[in-house]
Amino acid sequence: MVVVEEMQEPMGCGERIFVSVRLRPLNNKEIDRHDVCDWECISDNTIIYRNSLYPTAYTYDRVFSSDCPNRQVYEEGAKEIALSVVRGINSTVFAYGQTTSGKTYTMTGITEYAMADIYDYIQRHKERGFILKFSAMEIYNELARDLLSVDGAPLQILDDPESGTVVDGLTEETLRDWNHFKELLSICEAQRQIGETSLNETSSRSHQILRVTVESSAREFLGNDKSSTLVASVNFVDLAGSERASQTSAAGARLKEGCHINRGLLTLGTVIRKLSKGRNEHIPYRDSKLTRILQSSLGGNARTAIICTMSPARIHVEQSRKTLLFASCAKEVTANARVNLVMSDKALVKKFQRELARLENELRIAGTKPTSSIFDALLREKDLEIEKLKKEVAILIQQRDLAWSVVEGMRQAADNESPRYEKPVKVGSDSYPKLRVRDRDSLSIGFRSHSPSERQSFGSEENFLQLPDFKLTIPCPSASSPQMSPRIPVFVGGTFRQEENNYENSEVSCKEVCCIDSNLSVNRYSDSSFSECRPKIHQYNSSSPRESSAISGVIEVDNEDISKQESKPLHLNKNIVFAPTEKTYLFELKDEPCSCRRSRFTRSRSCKASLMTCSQWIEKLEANAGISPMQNAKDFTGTPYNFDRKSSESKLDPQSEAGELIRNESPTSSTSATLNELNESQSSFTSAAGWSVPIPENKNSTDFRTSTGGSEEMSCNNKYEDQHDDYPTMTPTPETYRSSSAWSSEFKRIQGEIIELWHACNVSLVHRTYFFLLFKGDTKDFIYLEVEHRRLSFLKNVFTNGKQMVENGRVLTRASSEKALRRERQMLSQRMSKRLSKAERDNLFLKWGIELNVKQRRLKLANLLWSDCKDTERIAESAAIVAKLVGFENPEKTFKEMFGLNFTPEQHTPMRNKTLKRSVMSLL
Ligand SMILES: Nc1ncnc2c1ncn2[C@@H]1O[C@H](COP(=O)(O)OP(=O)(O)OP(=O)(O)O)[C@@H](O)[C@H]1O
Repeated sequence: MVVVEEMQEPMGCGERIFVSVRLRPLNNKEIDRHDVCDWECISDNTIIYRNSLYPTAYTYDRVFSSDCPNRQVYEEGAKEIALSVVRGINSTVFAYGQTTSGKTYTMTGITEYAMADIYDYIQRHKERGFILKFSAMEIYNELARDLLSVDGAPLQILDDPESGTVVDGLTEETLRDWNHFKELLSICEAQRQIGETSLNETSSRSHQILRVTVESSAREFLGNDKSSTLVASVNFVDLAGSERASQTSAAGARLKEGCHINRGLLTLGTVIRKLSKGRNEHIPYRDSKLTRILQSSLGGNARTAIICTMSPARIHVEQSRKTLLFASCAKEVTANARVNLVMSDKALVKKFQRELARLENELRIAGTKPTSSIFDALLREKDLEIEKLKKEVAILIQQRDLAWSVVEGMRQAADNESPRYEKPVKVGSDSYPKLRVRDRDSLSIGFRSHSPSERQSFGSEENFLQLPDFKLTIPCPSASSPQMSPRIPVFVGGTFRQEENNYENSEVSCKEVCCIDSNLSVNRYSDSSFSECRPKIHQYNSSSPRESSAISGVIEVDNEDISKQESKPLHLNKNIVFAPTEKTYLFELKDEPCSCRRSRFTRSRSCKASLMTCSQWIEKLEANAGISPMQNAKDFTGTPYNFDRKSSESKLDPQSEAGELIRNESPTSSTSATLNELNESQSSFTSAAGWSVPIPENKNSTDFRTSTGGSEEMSCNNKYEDQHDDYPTMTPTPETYRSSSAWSSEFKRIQGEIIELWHACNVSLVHRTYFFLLFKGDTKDFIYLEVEHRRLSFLKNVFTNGKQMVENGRVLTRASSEKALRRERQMLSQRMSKRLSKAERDNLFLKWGIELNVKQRRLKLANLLWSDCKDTERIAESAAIVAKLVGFENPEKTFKEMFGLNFTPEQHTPMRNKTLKRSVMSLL
């Protein structure tokens, strides 16, 4: 147990020592000698000395006349102080005075009354548990002795940092009851050094200190770690006589005693005197054992009461005056009493831990707190940065608005110039697909057809689709369904309007369509038949291009509703344009034979291979370009089409699970028949961009994304080409070409010319990269290629004629474009060290024929990027490297409408924001 000074007792704060004076009556001897009393207690506080010309008055806290009994002295001069002990406050009551003045008489009475009151207090406070301990010592000849021990060995007085002065080895008896206390008092009386002097036959020759320690705890917490205990001691001190040795006719042993007694009392007087002055000077507590032991009672944390006893006899007047002088000094001494709270070890550890944490925190704050000047500088720097960013944002917004207006103008021009293109069929504002997240594992798209009255309100009846209500479910993998892996990527981009669930778009976008796990599907759809149609769903021609998105992947059609329509002829466009209030969705339902599965889906490799996220595609590009990983470069053409080709192959592979699925399932099932019927009834669709794009009627045809790739992919799709002979013959639009392979060749030709024009016009490498990665040969890309080609041709003409062009308020000349391109290459070279690891850089240097010990390797590599217009592999690698350097890693999520309207190289300032959208915006 450790004593902790917990709080200051309000009443003890700066409390002075309570000093009272007690005048004893004349004893028999004095009466016999006809001694007279020259002292008179004129009030409770004042005593006067009459036997002089000028009576002297002495005032104290309390003055007790000779007829005051011990009870009154105790009640009025010591009780309050003594009983502080039960509230956890140390206290001391001691008597000071010359021999025979009545010290022992007074202290005996006070001790007993105090102890009686303590016991009474305990009786009245049953809610607390009390323990009383008693110890007694005397200081005789400057040695401390245990009055409860018979061996008489001197005790060591030690200084304890927590408890103060400690008398080592002092016997401490736990008081059992009052009688036990009285017993112990008797022992002490018997043990105390008493000698006969001329003044007192039983003169106390030592300073006696009786100590009662009171420990108390609330009973409800007794034995609990959280308990705290009040612990305090009250000292009852009976000092030896303060007389001179000569007065007691001391000689021999008594003289020696008197010297030691006087030494202790002299030090006590000095200590009291110094304390009374209140100066911050050295207090000689250690000069005597008495003052050492009583240190806490003298100006320390204890409440103290001093009763100065005096003899009334005239012959003792000098000593009486000295006693009163001592009392006068003592009453000036102040003490700072505190409640002593003792905590259990665990509670104490917690307290110290809290304190330690607080101090550590203070240290940390002190260590990290910047000086005000540094702080201000940082603030200024941040303010400047904010201002700069605000300006950048304003510029970007301006450029974006300009780009929108240009795009809109081009759209309108395209519509006006191409009357053969049909507008998207509007189905109605409330018929757009209901996209919702069914649960954590799937997206669901529902569709409700219009009533005749609704259709009438939109115009011609034949423009409307005869589509039964249906819903599409896109299962998505989630952490809760690991069995859904392997992950099948899907192009889920942009922003979906969600009707019920307020999922963040980003969350939806992150979902990937995957192959359907049999168990999961059975659990979810056990009562339904399903058809795996593998449609591709595209949303485009959004009224707000920012909300454009595309979904592609394996989509389950819950054919329950469709089955209900079997009796009716269904006229479902292969491509259905929904025109909701905010968006238009185009659904391309693929014409593959729909294999009906009654209740189970199996994992399909074809599904796995059919789609590849753009990030994977970029990774593949990077792999081919030697960025990372470095393998599998040989079968990669630099475009994503080869992956689609794989998917096509896989879909037809009879060894694949999907092939097996197709073989095993009945082609005559109602679902399959219904969907085939739906698909065969359509021959063309209207794209959202206003371009009429024919759809092959062959059931096995794939969408353009998968059928208009590179040469390898073209050969893969040769088997379909003969069936596409119903394409209109037109130039230069993709419809001109009777087969996808023909359009693919034309696309390659136009792309090649654009690349050469980029080179000739010093077009930004970032612009080239974006364009190259975004426009890969889809028929819908034609307009962008056309615009790009025309603008580049115009620009080249401007440069060739030595003229200049003003774009976005900037003068663009050949020289300025060359300069800008040089800057851009420098920027890219600088980015190599940030965006590429050393291994990746070294790999690229070697691959591009740059020695590793050559200086300015990065700039050399940057200068080689997009420098060869003929080498398709180098072009693809250049695009991959630039994409990596500028953080353009997801071209499928970029909005093509926003692109390609400005290829001024200066626009490609380093991009702070990595988001694709901003990257593209910076190009505009
Ligand atoms: N107020 C009092 N009323 C009656 N008798 C008293 C009073 N004070 C002291 N006496 C008596 O005076 C005598 C001496 O008292 P006491 O022994 O207490 O003196 P003391 O100061 O302790 O002396 P010493 O220092 O020599 O021990 C005792 O017989 C005691 O009974």
